[in-house]
Amino acid sequence: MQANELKENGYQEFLAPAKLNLFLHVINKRLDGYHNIQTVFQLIDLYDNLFIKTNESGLIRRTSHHANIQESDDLTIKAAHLLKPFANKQSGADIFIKKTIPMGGGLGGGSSDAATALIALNALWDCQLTQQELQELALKLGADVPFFIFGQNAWAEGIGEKLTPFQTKPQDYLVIAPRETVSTREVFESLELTKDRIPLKIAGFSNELDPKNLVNDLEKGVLKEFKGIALVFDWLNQFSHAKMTGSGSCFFISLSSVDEGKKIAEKRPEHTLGFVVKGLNNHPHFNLMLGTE
Ligand SMILES: C[C@@](CO)(OP(=O)(O)O)[C@H](O)COP(=O)(O)OP(=O)(O)OC[C@H]1O[C@@H](n2ccc(N)nc2=O)[C@H](O)[C@@H]1O
Ligand SMILES: Nc1ncnc2c1ncn2[C@@H]1O[C@H](COP(=O)(O)OP(=O)(O)O)[C@@H](O)[C@H]1O
Repeated sequence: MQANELKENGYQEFLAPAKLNLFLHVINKRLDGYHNIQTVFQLIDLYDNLFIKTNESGLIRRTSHHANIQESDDLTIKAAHLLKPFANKQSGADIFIKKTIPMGGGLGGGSSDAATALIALNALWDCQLTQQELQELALKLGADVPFFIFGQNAWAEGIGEKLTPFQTKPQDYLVIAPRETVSTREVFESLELTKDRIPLKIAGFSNELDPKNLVNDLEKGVLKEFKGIALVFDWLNQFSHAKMTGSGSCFFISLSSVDEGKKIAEKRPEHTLGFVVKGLNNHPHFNLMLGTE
């Protein structure tokens, strides 16, 4: 179904933006198997679209079809079920997802879809959870989800849930998505940590936000393990300092202009996707989440 058709049928549209990790340091492994990290999350204007229509049936349904994600595994549907106990018993919703953000790319698409579902349904079902309460709920869905509820570019610690606002400079990026994707869990599992990394201090860090000085500790392992992905990295790296986002497999470079990005994207390797994007300051539904929209 097209957007107008969905809207004519009573659906409301919400946006789920992607993110980049401008750098990512893995500090150490925790006893629960997760890793403490330090990262800067940057929101970008690449979106999935969520269309939501509430009803009084008490049922939560996904009305779009996605061959590679079962309805019950969809983070958006899981988010709705997690919020349901805070709504009236008869509160239900039909959710149609238009995916644009490549899956398993380190762009946080699934996490962002889940966060947008929480933000939207909190308002539509009148659950009245605060931002802090939504962030706590979001963490049950994944380490990345609280950031999208936080809704501002952030310095993140812990497993990514300890968030401090972090001002980044306005910047355009070219994001390249290889056809091959990687599993976040497998990338972390294959990490060979010999000793703990010394944590950075947020104070004074912004001066170092030069791509040349920034690393993603997960990048080396992915490039070593996946030759096809490494070829895409090498291609992008010839234009500027290419960096992997999250656990991959997408890479990005900073651009000096949108035109430059478009020209490079036109030459991209076969079977890859290219997106020229802008950094955002805030989540598009930041005000809705704060209850002021
Ligand atoms: C690596 C990051 C960086 O932004 O991004 P993505 O590449 O996934 O977007 C995130 O921390 C990912 O967040 P998210 O995708 O929500 O991960 P989760 O579903 O919670 O975790 C999947 C698996 O990755 C591992 N994991 C994840 C996060 C973390 N800090 N340490 C880990 O060891 C765990 O094995 C976990 O079972
Ligand atoms: N709505 C959704 N969109 C994307 N992926 C989802 C969704 N629901 C569940 N998933 C699962 O989450 C995994 C990670 O997705 P995603 O967040 O897009 O990538 P990443 O964590 O690498 O940034 C996917 O491979 C998929 O199995």
